[in-house]
Amino acid sequence: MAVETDPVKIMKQEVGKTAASRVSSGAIVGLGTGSTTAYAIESLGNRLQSGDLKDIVGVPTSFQAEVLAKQYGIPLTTLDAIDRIDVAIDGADEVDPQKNLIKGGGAAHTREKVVDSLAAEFIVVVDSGKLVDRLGSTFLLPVEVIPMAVTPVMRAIEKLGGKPELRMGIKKAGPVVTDQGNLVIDVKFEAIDNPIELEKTLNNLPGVLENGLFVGVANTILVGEIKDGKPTVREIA
Ligand SMILES: O=C[C@H](O)[C@H](O)[C@H](O)COP(=O)(O)O
Repeated sequence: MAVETDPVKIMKQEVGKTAASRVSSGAIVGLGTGSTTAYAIESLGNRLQSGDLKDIVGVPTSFQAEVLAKQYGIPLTTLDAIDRIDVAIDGADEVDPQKNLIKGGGAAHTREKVVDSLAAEFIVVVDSGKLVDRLGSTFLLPVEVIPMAVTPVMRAIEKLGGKPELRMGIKKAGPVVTDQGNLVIDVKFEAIDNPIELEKTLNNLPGVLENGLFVGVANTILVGEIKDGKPTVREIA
């Protein structure tokens, strides 16, 4: 594992390693997406290689997770071939005190919600900067939409009081395209007072595939922190 010097990366690395240390041999593991989960996938690979862990199989939540799993020697499977997921490890963009989440900063929230919701235990890995009192206070809410429905969905979101913007690519001309070939609308809501209702309302708009609110899905939040200059991991169970 590379030696990190950036404090945020150190927190992500510690929390990723801690989550990976909780996986047992024989487990079917949901492999999340993003920079924090990438450390967990790397650590799972290291444990497999050292013989500390045996016979795990991963269910990737994105093309990124699939590529990383292959790079670190984690065998993969699909939801068609299994009847359970023992544990999923995934990041988040915001976590509120009720363990509700905003996800989708990497446009992977649709597959993530499928995999994370199926897991017997869903472990969220975040650095302390992701903890918020109220969802939507620091991060726009991602909504995956099929391309032909972008304009009506944006109008409908405005009627709900949101300010939508189409997510554009970086180092790619035009919009971000998801692993499913869809587009992402990022929405600023002044306040998300009732995440469970908003999650349902958005998903009821014709053309919306999934939004990034994860309500009541997370079991355990592992928070990477720096205390007295040292990285530590705090658990919110
Ligand atoms: O679509 C991406 C995912 O929901 C990520 O898990 C989330 O954006 C957190 O990513 P990171 O660990 O890179 O902050």
